Amino acid sequence: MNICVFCSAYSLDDRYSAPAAEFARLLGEGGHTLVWGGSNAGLMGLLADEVKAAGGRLVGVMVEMLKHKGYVGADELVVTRDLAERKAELAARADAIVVLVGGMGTMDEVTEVVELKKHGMFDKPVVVLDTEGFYSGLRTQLERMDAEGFLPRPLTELITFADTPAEVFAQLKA
Ligand SMILES: CC(C)=CCNc1ncnc2c1ncn2[C@@H]1O[C@H](COP(=O)(O)O)[C@@H](O)[C@H]1O
Repeated sequence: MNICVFCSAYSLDDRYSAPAAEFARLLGEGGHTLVWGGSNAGLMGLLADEVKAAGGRLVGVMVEMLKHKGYVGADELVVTRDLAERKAELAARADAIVVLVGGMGTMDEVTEVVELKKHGMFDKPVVVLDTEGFYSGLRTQLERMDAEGFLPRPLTELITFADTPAEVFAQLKA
């Protein structure tokens, strides 16, 4: 399975990095491919290191301007002209999207894929690994949208939440 991961480009403490590393190990040991931003920065780099160490494949999708900061050792590196093309390429190559803890870049990416799903233009699973309840605020907001008629499809068809890395794979049945 090609699993596209959105996550922080910052190095984070153990509360966040340990579950991310565990998720990466399960991905690699499961013989899956990590499709990600192709960077060695922060959690993105840690994820790639752990996937590779566990025997998984790495496909990085980078923008031209950040190419020089790319992860060394990816099995495949795709270079796009701009961020919009990059997001489209990440989605196109994914059999599923997994969202780990992250900031505005991660929010931008997950919002786009959920919006595409809303309009029926993307139909792959989107699973959020809700480490330490990091996404409880987002979840509350989305559930309110769902309950009060802001979504055309049930929320669970658009995005789901998992508490542990193992639960992410159980949801993906991967
Ligand atoms: C020094 C520098 C500009 C490094 C950043 N290098 C990056 N290379 C590739 N993808 C990135 C980078 N920064 C952010 N992203 C994208 O935005 C997300 C992380 O942004 P954030 O830390 O959540 O907000 C990632 O899922 C990734 O796809």
